[in-house]
Amino acid sequence: MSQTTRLTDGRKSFEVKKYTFSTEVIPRLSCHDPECEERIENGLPVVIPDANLVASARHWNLDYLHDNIGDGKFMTYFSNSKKFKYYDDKKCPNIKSFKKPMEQEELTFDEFVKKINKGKSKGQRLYLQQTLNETVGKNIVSDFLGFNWNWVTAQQKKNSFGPLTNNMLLIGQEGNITPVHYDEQENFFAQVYGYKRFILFPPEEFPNLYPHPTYHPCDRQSQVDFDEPDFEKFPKFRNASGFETVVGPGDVLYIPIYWWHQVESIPNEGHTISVTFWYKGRPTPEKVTYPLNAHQKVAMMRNIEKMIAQALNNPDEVPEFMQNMVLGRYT
Ligand SMILES: O=C(O)C(=O)C[C@H](CCCc1ccccc1)C(=O)O
Ligand SMILES: [Zn+2]
Repeated sequence: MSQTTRLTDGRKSFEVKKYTFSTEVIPRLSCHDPECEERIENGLPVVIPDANLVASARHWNLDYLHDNIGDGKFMTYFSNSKKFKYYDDKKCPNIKSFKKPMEQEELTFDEFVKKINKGKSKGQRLYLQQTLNETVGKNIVSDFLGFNWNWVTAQQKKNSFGPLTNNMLLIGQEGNITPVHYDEQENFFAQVYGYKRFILFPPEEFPNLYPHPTYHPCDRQSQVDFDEPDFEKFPKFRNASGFETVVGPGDVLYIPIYWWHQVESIPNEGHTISVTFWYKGRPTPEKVTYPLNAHQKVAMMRNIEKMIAQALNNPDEVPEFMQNMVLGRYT
């Protein structure tokens, strides 16, 4: 294994791969600690070990879910590498040369569990990622209703988050990696079973992480491969500097909107089960205050890119147009 570094979830410590960038540890604060509230209010990440957000799912494991989740279908991604780089199917026509980084298929939970065991032999990795819906069995419904909705809804209200959009069930194999990307939603990420490493970067790091264009299937994902960074193509990646932590069973990680994150199911620590609580962002304030903050600038860049792609009515013309507009002129 290449150079490693040690990380702890507050209870256990883990040997994880060391990347080229520096990181600081994300604070781990009780939900009763005023500083915890302050960080959420200020859009700063924090690990909360005692929110009991998914305590009613403390007994979830593959067997219990297999026996209780019902015969609904679950979107499952297949990858021949450890990386599960998300892509938007609807944007594939925009980039003719785009090769899908993974396959997807809807499986029953029984098929998923059977493939996990078989997959190991064929070297293929699986990642179940499915919004929890009404097709799940009654025991899972009661576990879901037992989530600490009082706490998370109070957070939603006091921080003026928008509506809850969905709760996604995530079941990954040890070593699976979701490469670094940002989402346009606030997220209380609840770890149910197993251990996940999170590497986060604030929206200010946009220039160092070189996201794909907005019309690209991998919109919101970085073009930089953390395992083999191309410093010629992405020179500012040398300046990247982030935050990291490990979340274990019962931990909640607040991932602020527009914050970049890479997620790794820690190798050799078994499969992982997580539930996301995604909320739309705060409403845009009527009175804009200056200077604009980093995520407002990201939102602006996205809107401008979308407008230019739409106005040219041809994604292939956008790179040259953007280069002609900027290169050598805004140095
Ligand atoms: O909770 C989050 O935001 C994560 O990124 C968690 C991540 C899986 C998310 C899959 C995904 C990636 C991009 C768009 C929609 C869905 C993991 O835990 O591996
Ligand atoms: Zn995400």
